[in-house]
Amino acid sequence: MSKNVLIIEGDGIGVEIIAAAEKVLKAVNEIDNLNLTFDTAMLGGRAYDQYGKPYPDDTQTKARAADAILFGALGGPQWDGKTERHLRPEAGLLDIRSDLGLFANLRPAVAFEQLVAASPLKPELVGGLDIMIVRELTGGIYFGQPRGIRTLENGEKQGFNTDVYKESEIRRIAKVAFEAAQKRNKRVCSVDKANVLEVTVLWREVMEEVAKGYPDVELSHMYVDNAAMQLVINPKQFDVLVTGNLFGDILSDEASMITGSIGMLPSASLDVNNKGFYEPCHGSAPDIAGQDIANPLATIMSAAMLLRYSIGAASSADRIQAAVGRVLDAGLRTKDIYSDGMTLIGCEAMGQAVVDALTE
Ligand SMILES: NC(=O)c1ccc[n+]([C@@H]2O[C@H](COP(=O)([O-])OP(=O)(O)OC[C@H]3O[C@@H](n4cnc5c(N)ncnc54)[C@H](O)[C@@H]3O)[C@@H](O)[C@H]2O)c1
Ligand SMILES: CC(C)[C@H](C(=O)O)[C@@H](O)C(=O)O
Ligand SMILES: [Mg+2]
Repeated sequence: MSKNVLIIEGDGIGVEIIAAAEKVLKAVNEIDNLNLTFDTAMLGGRAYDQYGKPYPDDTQTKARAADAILFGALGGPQWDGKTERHLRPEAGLLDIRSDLGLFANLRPAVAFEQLVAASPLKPELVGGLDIMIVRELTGGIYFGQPRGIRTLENGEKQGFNTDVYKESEIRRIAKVAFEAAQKRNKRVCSVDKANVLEVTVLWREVMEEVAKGYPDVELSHMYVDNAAMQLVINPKQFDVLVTGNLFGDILSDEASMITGSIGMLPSASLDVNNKGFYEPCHGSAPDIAGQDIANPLATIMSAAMLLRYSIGAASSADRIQAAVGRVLDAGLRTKDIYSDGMTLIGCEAMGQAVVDALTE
């Protein structure tokens, strides 16, 4: 039976990086006879301009029906502050994550040996780095109620959000982390702020409880401020790092730079049945949009994750990963990962180079 992939560009560089990744995915579909069918939809700022909301009904219908979704990025200064909060491009992304129940966000930070020189950290700290960040994606302070901006009795305004996690939400993300660790180096580090925030006191308790079901996996805990520092001084100490929505957002951007560029970090957001939404961890990069200089590799590797997790085509995913490796071996680099002696190419050429390397 054929499986359907919904492709969504979004805004800014989303258009360019999706064009490159779509080419790669369609080429692999042909080469490996995957029998995938494709459709397109809109999400974010341009979707708002066209349909009056960032997660249009048409997109919702298609997204619910699809087996997997490949997404670029959204947002941009033209929509900042001009629309109500729930109509901003970013709200579209939060809505689709929540609507599809995409609670498990996997963000692998893997350093390619060829790019060790592009990292701001010393090569010995980066070489061989392979961390899996497991970020809870549909709860926490991103979605907690009440939230808003209110006016106090003295006329002063006050902004407020609520950080909430139920035991069941913590338990299911914990299981994802422990199961990921079982297939890796069998270590989970849970990141919280249990010295200050009650919501993470419960987080820690539930992590301990779930750990009992995985005696082969070692659980440790770390406060988020320390984790931010440890990622810089000794990133290779981590195997699987599990954390809540906000801390995961921040730590994954930090981890991406350790690998050389935010343009190298893919992600998978999964529901309970492994239906998935696949996107790079970075944003729409308005500062470089339309210039054909964005790095499409995070999106291309997100397409590989799509094949692995939602289509069950692990060897096709490996084919894409190997092609990315060969392109880097050949010295081809977009601007963000460029170093002396390498060949500078644009986004489109990088996509084509990966396509060409698929069958080498
Ligand atoms: N998942 C998403 O769609 C997503 C994620 C983060 C931010 N955003 C949105 O994107 C917009 C811009 O946000 P920002 O500037 O804080 O973050 P950003 O990730 O878009 O950009 C941060 C920096 O990284 C660079 N960068 C990002 N991706 C790159 C790539 N593939 N190749 C080369 N360089 C790249 C950008 O040029 C910029 O200098 C905002 O509207 C924000 O809300 C969207
Ligand atoms: C754009 C924004 C809503 C989003 C988030 O905060 O989750 C982004 O930063 C991400 O990491 O995917
Ligand atoms: Mg982010």
